[in-house]
Amino acid sequence: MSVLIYVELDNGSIKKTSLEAVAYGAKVAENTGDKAVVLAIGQAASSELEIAGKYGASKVLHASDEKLSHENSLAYADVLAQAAGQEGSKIIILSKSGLGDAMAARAAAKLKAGVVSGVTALPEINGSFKVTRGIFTGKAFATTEMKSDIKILVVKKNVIEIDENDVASASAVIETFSPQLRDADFQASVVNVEKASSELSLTEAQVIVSGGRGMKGPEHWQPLLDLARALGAATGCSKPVSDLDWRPHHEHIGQTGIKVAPNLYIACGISGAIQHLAGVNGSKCIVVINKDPEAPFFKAADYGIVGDVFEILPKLTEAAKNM
Ligand SMILES: Cc1cc2nc3c(=O)[nH]c(=O)nc-3n(C[C@H](O)[C@H](O)[C@H](O)COP(=O)(O)OP(=O)(O)OC[C@H]3O[C@@H](n4cnc5c(N)ncnc54)[C@H](O)[C@@H]3O)c2cc1C
Repeated sequence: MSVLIYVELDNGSIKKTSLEAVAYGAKVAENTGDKAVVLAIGQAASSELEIAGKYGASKVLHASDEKLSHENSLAYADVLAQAAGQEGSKIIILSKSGLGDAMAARAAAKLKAGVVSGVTALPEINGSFKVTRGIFTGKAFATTEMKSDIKILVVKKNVIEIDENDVASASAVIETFSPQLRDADFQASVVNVEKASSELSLTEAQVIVSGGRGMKGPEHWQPLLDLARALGAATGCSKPVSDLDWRPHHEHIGQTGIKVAPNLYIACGISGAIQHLAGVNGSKCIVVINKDPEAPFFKAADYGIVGDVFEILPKLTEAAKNM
């Protein structure tokens, strides 16, 4: 039997969050004595898919039918269910995203499986099968016992530590997977995708530099952009900043915006309201720059700098350039 892991592709490469899901699935497979098998849907070169082997997968099933080129949660869930059937998979892993959640729910209905989303740790498997997930936008955890025969876990980012130096040199075997495609799944389908920007994607970024109302206005954003460029970081912002059109809406982070989980989140002139924190509490390290020592964000920070962003940012940029 195998633990089946679905990986999302971005321009033919496996997304970083999905590689984490592969590493997570491989650990689960190690604990259950199964193989870790990956499912990739869409166009990708074999050399890109083989990388899954470094993260513990022994095989990649590749469904590359032209009709599957654009994301389609109905068809993808169908393909996932068929792959699980072929592999006899009792545990299915996806990484948390809009697509991951949509596929998990649909595949669960098809397979009569139990599904838990927002998983934050490896499952406890000893007689029973228990998973921990974040609830109340990550402010608390719940432990859920899964009793269904087939279990689907949707795993949050940064749940598993991947040290790029530690990844094995193994590569996975690629197998073509040709599922039955149902016309009903393609009654509404994406024909073209235009990205909102060519910049780094916030959900995939390792480093994010983010600004709030403390940045004073769009004309003062350059010091933040300079630091982002020096660090190879994506840029984000608080809700009022995008509401005021200081920055584009796709940069809005928080409960009502994008939820991010970079290795490093640098908050510049953001107060740290609970709705903003809900979008960043998966970050590994949070650095806060704020002139008010009482700003709530400092309570959630790993490192805090009390000071004026316009004095601190150029210094950080200079230091980053000299790294
Ligand atoms: C239903 C609901 C949903 C929401 N969803 C979101 C969401 O998804 N994301 C989100 O961000 N917000 C959200 N909000 C808004 C949220 O409550 C806060 O109002 C918002 O996050 C505050 O944004 P801010 O920190 O940029 O601005 P402010 O609260 O105005 O804070 C600005 C900060 O900058 C500091 N500052 C000022 N000048 C400087 C300087 N020169 N140097 C250093 N620091 C300086 C100040 O001390 C202050 O802490 C939501 C609110 C509601 C009611």
